[in-house]
Parts: sequence; C-alpha cells; structure tokens
Amino acid sequence: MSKIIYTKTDEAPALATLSFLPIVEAFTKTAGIAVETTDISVAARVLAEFPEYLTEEQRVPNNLAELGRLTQDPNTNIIKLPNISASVQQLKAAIKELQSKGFALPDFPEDPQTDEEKELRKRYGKSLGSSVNPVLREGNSDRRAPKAVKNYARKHPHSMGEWKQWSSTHVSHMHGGDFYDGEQSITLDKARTVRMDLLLDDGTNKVLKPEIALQDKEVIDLMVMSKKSLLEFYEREMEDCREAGILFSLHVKATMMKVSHPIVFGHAVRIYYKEAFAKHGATFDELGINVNNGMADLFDKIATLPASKREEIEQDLHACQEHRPRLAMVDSSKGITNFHSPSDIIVDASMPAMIRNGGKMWGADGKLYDCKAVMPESTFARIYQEMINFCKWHGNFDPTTMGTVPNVGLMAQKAEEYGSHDKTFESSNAGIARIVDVDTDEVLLEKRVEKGDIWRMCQVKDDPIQDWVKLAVRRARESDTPVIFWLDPYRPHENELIKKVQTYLKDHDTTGLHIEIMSQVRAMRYTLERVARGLDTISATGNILRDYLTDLFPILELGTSAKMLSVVPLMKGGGLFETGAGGSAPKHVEQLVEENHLRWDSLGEFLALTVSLEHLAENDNNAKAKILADTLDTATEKLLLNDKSPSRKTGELDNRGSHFYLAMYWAEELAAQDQDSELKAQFTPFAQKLKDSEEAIVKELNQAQGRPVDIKGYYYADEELAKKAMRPSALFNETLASL
Ligand SMILES: NC(=O)C1=CN([C@@H]2O[C@H](COP(=O)(O)OP(=O)(O)OC[C@H]3O[C@@H](n4cnc5c(N)ncnc54)[C@H](OP(=O)(O)O)[C@@H]3O)[C@@H](O)[C@H]2O)C=CC1
Ligand SMILES: O=C(O)CCC(=O)C(=O)O
Ligand SMILES: [Mg+2]
Repeated sequence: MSKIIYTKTDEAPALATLSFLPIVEAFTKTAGIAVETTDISVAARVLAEFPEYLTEEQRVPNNLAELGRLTQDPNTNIIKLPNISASVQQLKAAIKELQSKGFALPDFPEDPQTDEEKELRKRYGKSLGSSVNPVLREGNSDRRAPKAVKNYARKHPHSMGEWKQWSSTHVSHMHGGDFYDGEQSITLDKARTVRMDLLLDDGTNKVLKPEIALQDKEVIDLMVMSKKSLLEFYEREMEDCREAGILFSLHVKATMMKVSHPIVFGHAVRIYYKEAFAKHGATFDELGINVNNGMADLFDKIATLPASKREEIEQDLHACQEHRPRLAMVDSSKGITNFHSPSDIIVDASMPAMIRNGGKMWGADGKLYDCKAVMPESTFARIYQEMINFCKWHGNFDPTTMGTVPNVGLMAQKAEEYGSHDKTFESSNAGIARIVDVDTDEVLLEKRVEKGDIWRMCQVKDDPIQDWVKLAVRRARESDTPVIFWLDPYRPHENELIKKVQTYLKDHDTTGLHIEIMSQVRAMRYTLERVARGLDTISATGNILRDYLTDLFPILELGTSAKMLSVVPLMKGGGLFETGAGGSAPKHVEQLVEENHLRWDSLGEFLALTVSLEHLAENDNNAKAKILADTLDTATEKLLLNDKSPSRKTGELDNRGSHFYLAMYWAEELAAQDQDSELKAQFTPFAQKLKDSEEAIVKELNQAQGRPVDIKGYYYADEELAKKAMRPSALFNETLASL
C-alpha cells in the first residue's frame, strides 16, 4: 500500500490539520493510499526526550528521530507542516503547560550549575530553536510560486505600502569585525577528523568539540564575530538612529542560529539599556536574568522583587529610553517591543514585511515610521539594502506585473551556517580559535579571538553541492528561466563554492540555458531589474539566502510565503514536501481562541499534497494517485479563481470553509474526469451531495464563529476539543464520512 506521512505540528498549522486531514484521508483512500500521522510538535518532542519522568501511558515515541531515519529510505513520502522553532520563553511555557497537565517533567534549568542540571539543559536544548527542519532536510530546496498562484496574485493584488525616494529607512550592518570579515575557508583534500579548540594565551588548550568527521571535498570555514566591534557598532548605530529620529529595529534569526543570534540580540539590549544594566547588573545576575532571551525574561523576573525595587528598575529602564532611539514594536497595543523576545522579529519574515510596507515599521503609538533595520552580520544584510535602494529609486513593486523569483537552495545535510550551532562558541577567554586535524595535529584554520567573541565552524558537503547544481540546471531547463548563483567571490567560503559550481556545471548539458554566477548585491540588482520588467529569474543560493529570499520575494509577489510550493527532493530518492515557506503564525491561534476564526491559509498544504501525490504516483506506479494529483491541482486553481481562500475577518469564510470548498471542487474534478471509471463512480454522487449542501455547510461553518472557543491549551491542547472546534459542521462531517 502507498503511504504518505503527514506531520502534526503546532499552532495554526496544527489546527488547520484537524480540519484538512479528514478530507485528505477520505480522498486518498480511494487510491489505496494510507495517510499516517506523526506528531513532531514541540510538546511531543519534549515528551519524547524524557520518558523516565513519565508514566507508561504518557510516554511517546521519538517521532522526529524515526522521520530522520526515513529520509534515507527511497520510498519515503513526507508532508511536513511548519512547526514552532522554540525560543527559551516558548519552551518554558510548553514545559509549564505539560507539567500542569500531569506530566512530571523536570523544570528547565536556566542557569545550570550541577552536572545533573547541565545534562537536563542539554536534553531540553534538543527542542530549542530550529531542530526539526535540519533533521528532515536531507535534500536541497526547490521553492516557487506555481503558475496558478502567481496568476491569482496578478489578478487580485495585495496591498503595498508606498516607497518614497526621501524615505529614511535603511539597513545597517557591521563593516568590520563581523563573521564576513576575515572568514577563512578550505576545501578538504581528503576525509579527516578534526577538533575545535581554543589555545589560550596562557598556553592551555581548551578542546571545545573533540571530534568532527569531515568528508573528502567538504568545504569548511572558520568565522569570528568580535564582541568589541559588535558593541561599538550598536553604540554608533543607536546614536545615529536617535539623531535621524527614526525607529530602531533589530532583525535576527535566533531560531536557526540558535547559539550565535541570541548572544547578538542580548548585546543590543544591554547596550540600549546600558546605564540600567550597569546600575542593576548585580540584581539581574542574582535573579538569573538573561536578556539573550529578551526583555520578557527580565520583566518576568523583576516581577518577583518588592514593588519599590521593581519600580526603581523600571524607572531606570525608562530613563535609558530617553536618550535612545524609539524601538520598533511587535505589538504596540500590548507594549511589546522588538527587544521583547529574540524570536518575535525573525529576519526572513520581518524584513519583507517592512519592505512591503514601504519601509515602515510600527512605533509605540501604533503609527508607521521609517526605520533603521539593524542586521549586524554584513554577509546577507546587504541584499536588503540593495532592494531598498531599488524601491526608493523605482517605487514599489507592482504585484500585477512583477516577475517571479523561484529559489533553488543549497540546504541538504545541514549545509553552511544553518548547520553550525553545535560548532558555535562564545569565547570564554582570549586565545586562538583553531580547527585541528585530530590524527596529525595539523592546524587547518585558525583565528585570534578575544573574550566574548563568537566563533564558529560551518561545513557543506560535496554531494549536496553536486545535487544543488543538478537541481538548478533541472529547474532552468524545466521552466526555461535563467539561473543566477548568488555567490560572492570576496567571501572565501563562497569562493570555494564558485569553483565547485563551475566544475559541476560541466557534468550537465547546459546548452541554451542562461546560467551566471554573481555576488549577492549584483545578483539582487540584476534580478530586480528583471522583476520590474515582469521577467522571471531563478535564484540559486546557499542556505541562509534560501531562507531569506523564499520569504522576501513571495511576500512581495503574493502577499505571503504561505502560497509557495516547497519541495525537498531527498537525495536518497524519497520526497519531503514542505508546506509554504512561512511559519506557524501564532497570532492566528489567538484569533481562533478569541473569535473562533482561523485565518490560516492552507494553500501550501494543498500544493504540497499535489506534488506528494505526483511523487507517489510515479514511485509506486499508482495511476489513481496521478489522477488525484491532477484533479487536486485543478481544484486548487478553481479555489483561487473563485476566491475561496480564508478571509482575515471573523464571520467570513475561514480556514475550515476553504477546506470545504477544496473538497467540493476536488470531488467535482474527480467526477468530471474520464480516465478512471471507478473514481468517477465514487465521486459523482459525493460531489453532488456536497454541492447540494454547500449553502447549509458554509452557514454551519460561519455561524460557529464570533465567540471564544476553549481548546484547553496552546502547546498541548485538548485534541478532542480542538477537533470539535475545527470541524463544526455536522453536515459536512457526515457527508465526508459517507465517501
Ligand atoms: N518551516 C517551518 O517549520 C517554519 C517555521 N517557522 C516558525 O514559525 C514561528 C512563527 O514565525 P514568523 O516569523 O512569525 O512567521 P509566520 O510565517 O508564522 O508569520 C508571519 C505572518 O505571515 C502571515 N502568514 C504566514 N503563514 C500564513 C498562512 N498560512 N496563512 C495566512 N497568513 C500567513 C501572517 O500574517 P498576518 O498575521 O498578517 O495574517 C503571519 O503573522 C516561529 O516559531 C518560526 O520559527 C518559521 C518559518 C518556517
Ligand atoms: O526551521 C525554522 O525555524 C525556520 C525555517 C524557515 O524559516 C524556512 O525554511 O524558511
Ligand atoms: Mg523562512
């Protein structure tokens, strides 16, 4: 029997699944396909890590590890929904919720001292940040807007803020002392085992990572971010921002870069509130405050102090704000600033939203202002400045005419920076950071670090690079679109990649294809010149730009990256079909709980299911699956044309209503096709029943809205209550059951 593995995740996507999955199961069983679900939510991952604290009945299997194994099986077909990449705050909240529900989990040790606490912290660490995607992504990334989606956006353009040439908005990044500056990189001449160590100035050698097995032809790099340069940079930019009278905003990716970026974030907060930290540092230390986790952690902990002391601290924090620039807000109505939590403003989504808004972010008064967008690492920050330059000069992009920018991303096997968190260190002392061959003691790379500097090693294996080049050529051929490899010859790592790309391109027939290699800034400019003229250009990028560009262009072109097709052809032959390119939209859950309206758009799921079925049809020689895929594709197009996507407004069609329409259109297409008479016979009466009940079902679905709904939990909601909330139409449920 053919099988699709469907992941259960968190927040809005998990809620949407409760409504959509019964439809998927009902339709796919007609083609002999079993849909198996696997829970990889943050709650399930935490539970799987601590079986010894749980009763027999409470224990859950380690689904993520199992999925990781399955990525190596050519028969694997996984539909992966977005999941929470938890910050410390979120993880603590999830643990608390589970404890309150009778799971005797240990507390999260924030400041581990004993060996036992350190071990617990390490185990909980496995559920922090981006810890699902890197396990599953055993292939490179192919993300694009399908034609039907692009055509829909052209006909129904989303709103765009206006760019003025006089806008003060700009990007600030470091010009020295950052990871880009003085990076070192080599391609290995043979397989080696290396260690990372820190040779201290007093001659002692501190081994930080004793053994890393590297393959022949692997590219490795050593990079350092100087704390001193970073602090000077923040000081300068905050003053510059205050002088300019615009908002200060910091854009990091603390989820993927889960070791380095919280540190980078914490320094910004401590510089901003410098005087208050100088005065109250001892109290903050006593309370175990770590603003690498955001100001939320500070406010939580000072709440335990006597009122007078707490007020004094609050006043001193306020006093700092007086001579600092105003901060960009995450939620001005709740007073949540950019510094609240490092995972509130995530660069891949936050920068495109700002650019879409005409270069504006929200101020504390709920009004829009120009801003300084601070991204300390220069490596990729410059692409945003290039786009801003373009917008200031040419005005906004026009979604009705702009070209599209699909991406082919080098991602497999924890490629580049996004796989570096277990090889990232905050230097405890000054010394020489080194990567040393364990067998020969040969020093492969070394660089001076000072106390507090962040240093890391990144790696990218040769097979993924070959596969990436192959995928780029394939996409260029299939879509007859130019490919630009965004690689900077002045960055040593990318210079190594350029050599490899040039070599591996020769393995393919590239006659008639337009393939070029350009530095990021040039690639951006070139791509935008084409975008503005309605021309399409594939970006072939490393892992970080894969992430950034697959939110940036879709948000401008389509209004959201949720509408992207996101395929990961697994290198071993299986398929991983991600849904959209965006996240889990926590705000959407809030709206559901308050008003019983879920505005999450499952278009990404529809697209993923289509390609998953296509893959399965081919792999298992399942002709019915191919018909299901083709008809789903047409049904999705119809859904877009008939405007049956979820509305943002309570009382109007939401996620559940759009699922109903997808089911109806899909059934109609299956009834209309003549390739398979069995499917035709099954779906003809079913489609008719849905059509006959359309009005009644939509009424039932919409009438459920407008009042609060209690699903008893956030990270571990009551499954039955959530199911009930997400399937409120008895008529639709009955009809579906009749298939
Ligand atoms: N593949 C994965 O597993 C990914 C996971 N994440 C995780 O998701 C969480 C939230 O990340 P964040 O950066 O806020 O990004 P999100 O993409 O979740 O949200 C940004 C905004 O985009 C809009 N949006 C996103 N998806 C949809 C959708 N399907 N339907 C309608 N609107 C949508 C929403 O806008 P509006 O509110 O205006 O409706 C939302 O507020 C984090 O934990 C992050 O790590 C992030 C990216 C990918
Ligand atoms: O894994 C994550 O935390 C986010 C992934 C992401 O943003 C992406 O792949 O686009
Ligand atoms: Mg992303």
